Amino acid sequence: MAGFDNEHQTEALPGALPQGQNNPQQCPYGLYAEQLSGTAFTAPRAANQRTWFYRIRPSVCHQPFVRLDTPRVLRNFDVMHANAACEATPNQLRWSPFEVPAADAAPVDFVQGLHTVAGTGDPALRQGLAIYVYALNAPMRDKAFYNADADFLIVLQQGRLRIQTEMGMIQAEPHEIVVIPKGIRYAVTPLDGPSRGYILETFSGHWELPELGPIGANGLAHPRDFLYPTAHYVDTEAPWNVVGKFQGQLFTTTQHCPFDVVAWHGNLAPFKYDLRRFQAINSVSYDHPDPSIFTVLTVRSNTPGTAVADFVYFPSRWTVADHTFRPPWFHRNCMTEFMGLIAGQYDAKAEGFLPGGASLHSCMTAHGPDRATFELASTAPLAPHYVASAAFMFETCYTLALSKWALDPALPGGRVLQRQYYQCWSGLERRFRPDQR
Ligand SMILES: O=C(O)Cc1cc(O)ccc1O
Ligand SMILES: [Fe+2]
Repeated sequence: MAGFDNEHQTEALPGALPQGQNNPQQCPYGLYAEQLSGTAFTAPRAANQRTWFYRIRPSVCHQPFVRLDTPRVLRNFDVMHANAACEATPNQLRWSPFEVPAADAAPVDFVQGLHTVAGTGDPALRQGLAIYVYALNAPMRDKAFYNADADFLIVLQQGRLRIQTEMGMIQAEPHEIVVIPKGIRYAVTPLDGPSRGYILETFSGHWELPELGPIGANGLAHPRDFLYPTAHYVDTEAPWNVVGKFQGQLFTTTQHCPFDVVAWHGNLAPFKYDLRRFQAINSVSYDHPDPSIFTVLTVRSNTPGTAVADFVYFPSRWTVADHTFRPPWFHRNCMTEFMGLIAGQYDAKAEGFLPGGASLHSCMTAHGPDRATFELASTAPLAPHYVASAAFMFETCYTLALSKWALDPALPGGRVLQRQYYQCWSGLERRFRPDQR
């Protein structure tokens, strides 16, 4: 079903969705009604999110949760504590492609394959965010996951995923993103073997389309390109594990299969978006505009115009600006910029920023075009040029702490930190000629 934030309704059996009311005394087919609230009951109507499920058994039927040991998922982002699992660094950071377990290696599923890269704040206080990479080679077997802390925005980089959710099936491929709001249960199956991607977890708010201002009524990501699943249920008595993320920790329980929703209606649901549908707006005259022109989705903070997180996509596009240094400029930002590459090349980096890798330029950390890019772009003929790119940025008003896993090249699976990254700028020579304008 299409349409960002629409009121969707869907049933897998005819008449399963009650008409005219949410909780009839007896639901059709002997189903149970259950509401999932994604915002406070009294949130303003424009922001209010909830969905009504009609399911074989209510979610409340489950064994007590037991805590799981999860060394790769950080519980907090404290950098001051003596045994802190995080570190602060103002250095420019870049990672080569994150390791993916081989097809014939020990099975690693989506939950086991989550690695915290960076984060800040506290999910209990609903402030902050976390960035993960996932790297997996196996399906979740009779196991579902939900996150009580935050929404997940998943950027697929390698391998298609089938995501079975309470609302139905989502199949997604690289160049697509999937957003799974807080609380919704889902199971991830890789369709092409070993798979990798990035996740942004936002402890506050929900993702919204950005304002368009003078761009007008159309442009950037179009609401109708956001796709939602239709009801799809499994009728089985087999026991399932449900793993929940709660206050930064993982817990597991046993219960009936959570994918027993025969019908649902509401505006709180997972969705996917194909980034190749993004309509880029850019300079057709001169100068390189701010990258906010590429915002796909945003989570607002309480400060107007300042995002908790923007998801920014740098698409394939023509660059045509006249008498202009066309790549991104040298920059220091009060916001923090985490970038990843889905495919192709990024126009600020001639080498070293690779698909499946990442970079982090924190608050006020200087960054910009590397030496090779600067030299090339300073003298390149300014004919229209096609940039084949699929890069993205998680941009946040927060300053992030780095997990030890992300910073320590000696840790298993962590051999990707590029210790020499800073040298990509060290050859930028003095060009100052006071006698020559
Ligand atoms: O590469 C980056 O750091 C992101 C970025 C892109 C851009 O087009 C302008 C500024 C900017 O920080
Ligand atoms: Fe930047």
